[in-house]
Amino acid sequence: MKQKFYKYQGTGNDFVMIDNRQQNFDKNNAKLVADLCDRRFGIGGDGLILLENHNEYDFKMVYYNADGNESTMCGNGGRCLVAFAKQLGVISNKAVFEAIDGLHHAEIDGDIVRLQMQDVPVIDKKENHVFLDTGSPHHVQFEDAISDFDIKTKGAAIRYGAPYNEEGSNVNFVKKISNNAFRLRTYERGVEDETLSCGTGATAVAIAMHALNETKSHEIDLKVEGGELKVSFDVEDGIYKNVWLIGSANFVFEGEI
Ligand SMILES: N[C@@H](CCC[C@H](N)C(=O)O)C(=O)O
Repeated sequence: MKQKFYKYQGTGNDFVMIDNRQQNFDKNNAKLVADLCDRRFGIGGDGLILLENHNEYDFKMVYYNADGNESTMCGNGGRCLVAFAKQLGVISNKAVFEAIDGLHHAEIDGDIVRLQMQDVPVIDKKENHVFLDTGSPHHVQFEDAISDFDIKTKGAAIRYGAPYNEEGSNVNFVKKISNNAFRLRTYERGVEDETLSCGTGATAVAIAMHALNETKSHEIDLKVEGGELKVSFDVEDGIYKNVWLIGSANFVFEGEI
């Protein structure tokens, strides 16, 4: 049977989207997912996302990395899925959906999607980096020579090294641009390379920069390789709440396989 697919990107983080409300996608076939995400032999994408029915909320998100394995939350993927749900007529301008890390509220206005992320209660400040979980695990460290830095090699060494080892972490290299703006480049676990943007990574950097007193702002601009994201939050007793990831999410093309 033919399978319809849609391609979306959010600040250059790109995804194959499949409407799986009829449950006709072969969900446990990691090779199929990896083949579809392959940039030379497949459609190409940093990940693949299924939109599924939910009996209480607007829809359910199932996320796979480009390596074919189901993974933890994808912030840009969540934003793209909201745009996809709107294209399918599943929602109008607001959504509540369930992902692997819990419920997410979202709003869409033109191509701008605002996605509420989970609260972040724990920020682990180490000597030369910060580790936190924003739905996915993130290592955040400063890198002044960010333009010339070998993200793939250096990111992989951290991702596979102690204390992360096989389970791994996404790795973000950050440079301060101003009091409320930071540039970041991200090595993504499961893609095993740099991606042009990572939404949970941008969220992690914004929160880490605030926790390190690098900014006092609660609304932070993040320059990523594929564009710009914004992250806003409140802080109560050291817990980051009401966290929103904001940026563009765009349809690219559709087809049948
Ligand atoms: N691109 C994502 C992060 C996707 C998950 C990540 N690769 C992992 O396995 O932890 C984002 O936009 O958040």
